Amino acid sequence: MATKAQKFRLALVQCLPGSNKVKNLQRAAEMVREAASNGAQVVSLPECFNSPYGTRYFPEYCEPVPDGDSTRMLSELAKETKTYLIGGSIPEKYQDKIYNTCSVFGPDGNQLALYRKLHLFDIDVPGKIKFTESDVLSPGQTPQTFDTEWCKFGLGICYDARFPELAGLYRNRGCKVLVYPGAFNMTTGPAHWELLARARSVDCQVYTAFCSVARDESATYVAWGHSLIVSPW
Ligand SMILES: O=C(O)CCC(=O)C(=O)O
Repeated sequence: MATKAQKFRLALVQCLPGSNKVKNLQRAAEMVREAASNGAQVVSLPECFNSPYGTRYFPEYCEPVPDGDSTRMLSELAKETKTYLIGGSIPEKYQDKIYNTCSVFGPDGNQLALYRKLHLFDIDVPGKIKFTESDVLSPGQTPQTFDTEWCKFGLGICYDARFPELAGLYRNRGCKVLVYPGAFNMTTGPAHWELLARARSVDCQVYTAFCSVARDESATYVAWGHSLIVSPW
């Protein structure tokens, strides 16, 4: 940031969600507490931090927001740790649809934003990876920002990072930091993960944070990991 008064510490929690939702929430909470005790004032969790990543899991793990266990935990945790907590994403049940949803809480525990992934991850790289989020998920409709005492933040989820138009819209709205909870894979991760974060930063002259889940070689979807924060330079 340009002046000292604007400096703050952002932590990315690269946790490893498994099949036990209660354990996933406990582990995420422990890591957020650890980040806060190391001075983080803004903390992000990764995409699908409460469930394994995959279309077969979304209907089982989805919850209402903000009235489900995962979102309640986020609100209480933000208040306890006095952080801005970017709740990665969870599969959200809303009416008869499921969304990939990020909710953000302020240090007082109040909800500041609810963002539903705009661009669903539908991909077919022959012989490598086929994934169709739209089989199960519905796309969101609205970009979302939130304000802190330091600057405005813009939100995207994973595949959204491939769309410079969304980042440019946030830049035009005055965002200085873009946060993308994510879970790239072993095919597109090495090819594009770092490239996209650096591209969005240089395009828009913003800080870009990509927060991934950790890699589990035995999972049905093996994540790339490599959470990173990139400066405008
Ligand atoms: O864009 C990619 O290569 C990966 C995207 C992804 O995993 C997601 O949107 O969840």
